[in-house]
Amino acid sequence: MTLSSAPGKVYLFGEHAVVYGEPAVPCAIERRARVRVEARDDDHVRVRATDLSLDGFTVEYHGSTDERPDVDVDRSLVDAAMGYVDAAVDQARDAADAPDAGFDIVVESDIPLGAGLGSSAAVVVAGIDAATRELGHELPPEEVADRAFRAEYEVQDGQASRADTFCSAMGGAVRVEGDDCRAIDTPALPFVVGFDGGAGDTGELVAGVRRLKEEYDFAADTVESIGDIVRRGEELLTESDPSAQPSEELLTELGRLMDFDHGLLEALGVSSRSLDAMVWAARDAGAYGAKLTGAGGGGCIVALDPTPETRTALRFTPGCEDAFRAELAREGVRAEDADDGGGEEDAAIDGDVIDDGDGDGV
Ligand SMILES: Nc1ncnc2c1ncn2[C@@H]1O[C@H](COP(=O)(O)OP(=O)(O)OP(=O)(O)O)[C@@H](O)[C@H]1O
Ligand SMILES: C[C@@](O)(CCO)CC(=O)[O-]
Ligand SMILES: [Mg+2]
Repeated sequence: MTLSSAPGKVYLFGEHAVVYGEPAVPCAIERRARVRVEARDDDHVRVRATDLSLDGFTVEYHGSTDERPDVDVDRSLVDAAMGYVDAAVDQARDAADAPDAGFDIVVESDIPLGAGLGSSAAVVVAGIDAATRELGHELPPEEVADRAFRAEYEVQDGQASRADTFCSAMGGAVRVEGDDCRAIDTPALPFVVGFDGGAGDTGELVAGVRRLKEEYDFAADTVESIGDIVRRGEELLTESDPSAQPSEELLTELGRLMDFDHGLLEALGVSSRSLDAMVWAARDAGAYGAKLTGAGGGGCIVALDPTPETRTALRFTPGCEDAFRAELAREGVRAEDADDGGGEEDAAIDGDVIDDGDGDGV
């Protein structure tokens, strides 16, 4: 049995524009998805996703997910999650040259779903890492990142950049521009996250920006301006000392760029009333800057504030369900001790399997 974990992320800046080749700087945060994998002696795949909905779900299928089992929970939620897990399984089978490998899989995560913190990338990255290790193959994190990107790209119908998956696999702060992905050294930035309890659909939101960009030159210019913000931000980060506390000037200037970025994302139609309310609450509380993070539509904002003020203000903001400090996760995907809590998970795996009873698992 193998267990891997991978972190979620916030975007310092550059989401959406990164899909069209502009640079972006996501930063991994200490909120992780954990995927536990055990090889089976047949080619079935059984998935238990404990955090997908309040009750989680368990399904079993055979070979591929072309035929769907009948499961009594929100169907689109299950289909989407099966899509990510299935794509990760396919990548692991391909990497290990084991097309018929079967697995029992348990997914657990502290990353809220669809909220801009990269839960999909973390699940896919941890899933590929755990499943390949279970098949006796150790992939370098760069290859896990590349395969996880291919998985997300497929599931999101081509609406994905390499940013989330590279950041989750490598950890720390990264810079992604098209296929050019690299780690960057930054000081530990004082991120505060506000979460409205909601979610946005990444694929749909990206498609919406694409339509605007195709229809209006000024929307295309807006996307380019986001790229300019990132280039400016990168200069500041490169000039700063990564081992020192971030200076007042650095935080002030990064915050200003984050505010600008949020305004442009808002113009591209990917913010929401509750995201805007949290952004303003953070600014009013004295944060250096605040913006939505990830695909938007609902979910999370990220603010820069070393004091407790922003977090406290967010907690009293109508529409904000949770607010927390997000530490930079220096480590990306990593192997965890598979025995850690294994007894409980084994019991879960042996629990309520959903099968249609015709013996082929679908
Ligand atoms: N713990 C989990 N268990 C099973 N599936 C999950 C889990 N976490 C995420 N997923 C899958 O990922 C989907 C969310 O991905 P999506 O890309 O829309 O949002 P995100 O990655 O959280 O945010 P963003 O891409 O904006 O950073 C979920 O609907 C589900 O299909
Ligand atoms: C909106 C987007 O830029 C970030 C989602 O976290 C999409 C992507 O880069 O894949
Ligand atoms: Mg995602």
